[in-house]
Amino acid sequence: MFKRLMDRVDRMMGRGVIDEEFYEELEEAMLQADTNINVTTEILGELRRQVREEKITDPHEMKARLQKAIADRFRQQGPPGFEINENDITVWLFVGVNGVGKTTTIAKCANWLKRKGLKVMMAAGDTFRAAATEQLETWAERTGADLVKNLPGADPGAVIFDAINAAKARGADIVLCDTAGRQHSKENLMLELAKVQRVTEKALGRKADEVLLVLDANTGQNAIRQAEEFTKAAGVTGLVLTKLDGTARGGALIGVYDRFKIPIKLIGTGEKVGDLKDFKPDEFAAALFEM
Ligand SMILES: Nc1nc2c(ncn2[C@@H]2O[C@H](COP(=O)(O)OP(=O)(O)OP(=O)(O)O)[C@@H](O)[C@H]2O)c(=O)[nH]1
Repeated sequence: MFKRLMDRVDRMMGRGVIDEEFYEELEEAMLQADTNINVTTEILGELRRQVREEKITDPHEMKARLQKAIADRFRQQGPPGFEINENDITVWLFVGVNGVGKTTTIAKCANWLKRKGLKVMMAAGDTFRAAATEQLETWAERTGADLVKNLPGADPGAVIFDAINAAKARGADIVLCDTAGRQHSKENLMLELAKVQRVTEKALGRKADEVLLVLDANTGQNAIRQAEEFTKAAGVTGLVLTKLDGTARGGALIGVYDRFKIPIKLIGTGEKVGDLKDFKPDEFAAALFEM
């Protein structure tokens, strides 16, 4: 996604000097990749400082420095990985706006957790979109997960409550809960999410172990608004970034992490069940430059 940006940097490097024009071009290219203005300014400030202090004159140096500066912004604080309980069921809720890839991500996670030897249960908490339960059912069959569902229009909290109890009864290790896609600007839908949280807590005796906000990498700056509203309503504990295959706008994701410091847990790189990767800042920054 920064490939075009890099093409410009390459052209600038051809001029052989690091001057104001070089920084201006870099700034413009980063903004075009949807990088937040504050983040862009800070990264350029960091590059300027390095150039000054280390007396760098060769523009070819700047490519690796830029990549490192971006990777550094993603360097996560706190322990990496997921909350998976040894002695109790684990519950993950998946939330996000419509069509970001929640259901697909649940399938990918189920596949990955099954391979780790865990018994996986899916909760079809998207009772709003008619095809969502069927879609999840197909994925449950394909990945060998159990599924708890209800009729369209049923209360999503009730489905998740039932799924947690069924998981206890059947000795499942983990419950992956789908929720309907909702616009972060619709207050009533966001309140419903808070209710889902409360019901989960009631069934489990504690909060969900992870509330994973799924963000489509193509969303651009709107991803920041989504993160803000979902964090407020649902206490998001981690991010999953989807559709990183073939996007030109992923720069916004730097801004989301920078602002909220919510750990990025996983990335989705395609539509297939195996297209899920752990988030690694260096690899992620490198990949941004290749897309
Ligand atoms: N290229 C690509 N497509 C993806 C990825 N993840 C999901 N998709 C596609 O995105 C579309 C929407 O995915 P869903 O999983 O149905 O999204 P959702 O968030 O559950 O949708 P709603 O229930 O409508 O909110 C599907 O066509 C998926 O195949 C990804 O990492 N890369």
